Amino acid sequence: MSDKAMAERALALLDLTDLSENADEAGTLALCRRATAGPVTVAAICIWPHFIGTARTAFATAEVVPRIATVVNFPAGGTDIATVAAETQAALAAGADEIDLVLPWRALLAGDMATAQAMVVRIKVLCVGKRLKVILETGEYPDLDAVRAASDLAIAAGADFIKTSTGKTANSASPEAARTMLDVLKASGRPVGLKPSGGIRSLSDASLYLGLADEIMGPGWARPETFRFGASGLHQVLVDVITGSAGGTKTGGTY
Ligand SMILES: O=C[C@H](O)COP(=O)(O)O
Repeated sequence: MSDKAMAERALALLDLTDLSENADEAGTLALCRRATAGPVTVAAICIWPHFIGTARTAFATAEVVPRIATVVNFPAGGTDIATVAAETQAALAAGADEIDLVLPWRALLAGDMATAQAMVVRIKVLCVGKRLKVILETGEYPDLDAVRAASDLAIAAGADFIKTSTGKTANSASPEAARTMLDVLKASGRPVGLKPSGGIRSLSDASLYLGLADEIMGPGWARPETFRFGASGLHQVLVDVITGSAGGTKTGGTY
């Protein structure tokens, strides 16, 4: 596949993200413009809950409307299920299409499976007709067995997607974690998607993760319903490759 074709493929699978501390209304409006103005409309934008209304208004006249994703229990991944449920209800009422929930991963790693499971189950119940992505924060896990266990738990509790990272910790997405998550979701036999996120900034990165998805799940599996990139810095890189404003390297390593 050419760099241009790969960039077009990745752009259609992008959750164009602004979860920065200095995000504001003007920045959200600019993000919405970028989401729809490029050569390919992105799959979704991913923003703080308090900007959902701004984005909904900005997309009111768009021909192709990207989904609006937002985050709850973000980025810390606390254990207060009632608070996270209230956050989720407010986000859905404001017009969110997709909820990216941070799993209480510290509690889980400490052995508290019940809280992690109960939180996903509780939020899933609220997401009627909406997509629930569960952020595992895999870069903070001691090993791939822990990634496997958290993936299993999230899928069994009702996740529509499992997502690697918040982008707020020292280590984010890795091909090793993504491979493990793909193995788990394939074995589950359920229609669950994968969202590598955090630190994905180049065409080479995107190509590597899509190559893993193609290898494990089969070519054609990775569609916006089953695969997303969560990234704040990838959009312009991909647009530049498509429009010929910049080059990009095509392939990644083998993992
Ligand atoms: O969910 C996506 C991440 O927050 C984005 O992380 P990033 O800023 O490293 O691309």
